[in-house]
Amino acid sequence: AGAGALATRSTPQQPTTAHAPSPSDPFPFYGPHQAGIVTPAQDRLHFVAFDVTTTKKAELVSLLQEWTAAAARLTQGKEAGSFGAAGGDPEAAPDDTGEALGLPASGLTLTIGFGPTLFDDRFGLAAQRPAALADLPKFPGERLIPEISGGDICVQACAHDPQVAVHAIRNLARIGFGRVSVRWSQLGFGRTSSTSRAQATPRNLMGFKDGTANMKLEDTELLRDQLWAAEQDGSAWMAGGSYLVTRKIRMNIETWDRASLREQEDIFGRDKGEGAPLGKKQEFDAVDFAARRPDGQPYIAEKSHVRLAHPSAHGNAHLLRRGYNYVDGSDGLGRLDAGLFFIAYQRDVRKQFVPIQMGLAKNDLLNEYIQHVSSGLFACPPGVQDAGDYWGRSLFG
Ligand SMILES: C=CC1=C(C)c2cc3[nH]c(cc4nc(cc5[nH]c(cc1n2)c(C)c5CCC(=O)O)C(CCC(=O)O)=C4C)c(C)c3C=C
Ligand SMILES: [Fe+2]
Repeated sequence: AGAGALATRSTPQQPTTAHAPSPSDPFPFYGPHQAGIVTPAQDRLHFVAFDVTTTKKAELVSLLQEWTAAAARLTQGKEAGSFGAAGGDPEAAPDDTGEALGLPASGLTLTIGFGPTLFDDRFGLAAQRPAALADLPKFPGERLIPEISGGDICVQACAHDPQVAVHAIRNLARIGFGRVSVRWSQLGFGRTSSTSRAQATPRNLMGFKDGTANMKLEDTELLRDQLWAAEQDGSAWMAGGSYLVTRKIRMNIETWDRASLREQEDIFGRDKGEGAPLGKKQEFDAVDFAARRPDGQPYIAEKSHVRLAHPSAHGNAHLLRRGYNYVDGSDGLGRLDAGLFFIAYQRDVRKQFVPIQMGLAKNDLLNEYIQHVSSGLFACPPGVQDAGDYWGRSLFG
């Protein structure tokens, strides 16, 4: 059936030094870290959380192996299986669903993570649960919806084309039939962070530049200290991996849109046009929390978002933020169902997300305009080394 030849969606353009990176290009799948973490954030997201339905560890491992093989192909702009959407046995279901035929790799990355529930007594993994994958506490004010929270396994698909991201998740769900079921999934658009200094800072749905003070892929030492898990952290299988927190944060968009510009800027502590810290001129000017206005008040309010989230507020904790805007239509009451699908990677949630979010949940002026409605926590293992390796081998192998 012409396996292989038929199953190439379009000729993938290998990035070379001869041409500038294009949104069509593939990112390498193999490497010490999973792609999709420090990879310059793409424009689109399809994030999925699965429940594992098989009770057999061997079936789970073979699923991870099949997923890895499919992910290695999909991220390079190929079809999910070697026969493809139209090249296989006419009596069998195709091994690719077909909606990405003709589309390039579009910068697709697929990043897997394992939730705390995977380490219960089903698969004998309890002793392998990393201490850094500590259950999140209940934060003041959150109203989490269980049906769109948690999950045994997550896959984050990021791409420059939403059809490519959705196609990838759909095919992984198809391959997983009978072994996993989709618990929840979320589409996102308009990245709300930069993860490289080569990227311009995008804007969130509140209209503010978001990602200015983010950790960036160029911050090698900071990433080593604050992003990547290491062997000495206690779970050797996670060395080179990272811990992921997702929070779906609904915005009260209509109320926000009636707030004055001054109030909006005071809430964040940055100006809306340039994104500069209040009292400064340029986006990347250093924040000065001691600076005062002529009336004696601090330029950056005590309960502003950037003051409370700043590393100086909680023992120099940083996050690699990688979130997306979302609009899930409207809520039937004339309001947009919209907000931020917050994604953050870090080395230890106990030292990073938890203290930062606790400070925000208690005091952030932004809380009047937002509501946390879903939460996810996942251990994302190190990267896949080569075609003989698979997602999670260090845990299961
Ligand atoms: C627990 C972590 C955080 C949550 C949840 C969060 C929600 C959230 N943030 C914005 C918009 C902005 N955040 C900005 C900065 C910023 N936010 C966090 C953490 C969380 N935000 C951090 C660590 C930082 C950096 C602080 C610093 O070091 O200065 C900014 C300013 C621009 C920037 O630096 O990115 C904006 C704007 C929204 C809208 C939101 C929930 C809906
Ligand atoms: Fe923030």
